[in-house]
Amino acid sequence: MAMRKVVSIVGAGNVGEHVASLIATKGFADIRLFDIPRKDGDKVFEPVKGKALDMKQMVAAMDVDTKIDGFTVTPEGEGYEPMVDSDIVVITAGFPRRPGMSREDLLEANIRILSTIIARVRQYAPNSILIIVTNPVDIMTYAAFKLSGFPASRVIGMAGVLDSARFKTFIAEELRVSPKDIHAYVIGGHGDEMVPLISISNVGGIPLKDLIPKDKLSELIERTRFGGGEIVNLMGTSAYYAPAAAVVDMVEALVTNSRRILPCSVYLDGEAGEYYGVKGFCVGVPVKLGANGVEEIIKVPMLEEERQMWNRSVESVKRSIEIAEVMLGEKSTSK
Ligand SMILES: NC(=O)C1=CN([C@@H]2O[C@H](COP(=O)(O)OP(=O)(O)OC[C@H]3O[C@@H](n4cnc5c(N)ncnc54)[C@H](O)[C@@H]3O)[C@@H](O)[C@H]2O)C=CC1
Ligand SMILES: O=C([O-])CC(=O)C(=O)O
Repeated sequence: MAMRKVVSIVGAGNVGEHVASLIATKGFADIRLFDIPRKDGDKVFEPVKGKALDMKQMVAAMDVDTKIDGFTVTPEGEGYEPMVDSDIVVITAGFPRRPGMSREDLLEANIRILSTIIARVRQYAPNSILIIVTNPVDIMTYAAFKLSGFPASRVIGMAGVLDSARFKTFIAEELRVSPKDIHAYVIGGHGDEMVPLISISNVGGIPLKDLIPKDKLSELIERTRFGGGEIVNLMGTSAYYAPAAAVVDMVEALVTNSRRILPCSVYLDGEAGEYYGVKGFCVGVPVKLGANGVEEIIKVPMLEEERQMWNRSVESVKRSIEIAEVMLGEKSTSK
């Protein structure tokens, strides 16, 4: 009998706890949550244990059989033993941005947190598939790929599913149709230069460009590109309902071996890298997700203007990768 898959989630903050809660209610895998303690004066709280217990009672109330456990870890990397043999590890640990910040502003603080966690993943779940959420996500995915030594097919960044969902939301509102009937892909880096692929986006099979006038479409693209920032400005911290749902889409595709085509940030090199003009770093492209992770990188056709947008997006990711390289170099020389 096949064992139930185990999904470990490191970082049970806004995104992590919603990923856990969605998987728990869907019931397709068991969950182990990891987070650090919270100090309040002399008192030390263990929110991760409380959240897991609360979710356990939630699934009991819903008659769903999902096993959920929470574990307190230290920032230095102690307490990760229960991660052992996890099939998938989702990393959402780290700082979210506040109004006025860019995702790149989080790089230095979050790469430190990530490197400790990756060392533990290597130790306890060396055969797992990693899903990276922590921002700046393309750079963190690249860092996770480098630090883990995992094959590129097992290190996947979440962004494109979220960005595409945002684009679909705005199109659905504009055309007053169900988002279910919209196919819209957003690829490139998870930043202001991301690339909505208008030429292959459609609503009920009808090309998007035939349904929405150019000016309006440009407005929707702009709103998608700054979709994360719009929410940061409203909430004072970043989004989590849609990001969590996007992660769960990816996890479900892996667990059920569904071979869905989803835009994800992956390491590009070789033939696919040549097609996309990327040599040795991570950017969002459509991929086929199955039981073994990334089973295929899809070479999506682009119009000339989309290719130009793509090149700009890639350049901006590349600049941050160069900064991260220095930090990663420092990490390996200070080991
Ligand atoms: N890729 C994407 O599209 C998205 C990325 N994000 C990113 O995800 C990350 C998490 O966002 P939120 O959940 O909103 O933040 P949050 O602050 O609510 O949660 C982060 C959690 O990480 C934990 N943490 C911090 N250091 C840790 C360590 N050393 N070990 C284990 N846990 C640790 C914190 O205690 C906290 O519970 C941020 O970097 C954010 O920018 C958020 C939304 C979308
Ligand atoms: O905006 C942020 O910082 C979080 C994120 O990546 C998003 O919601 O797109």
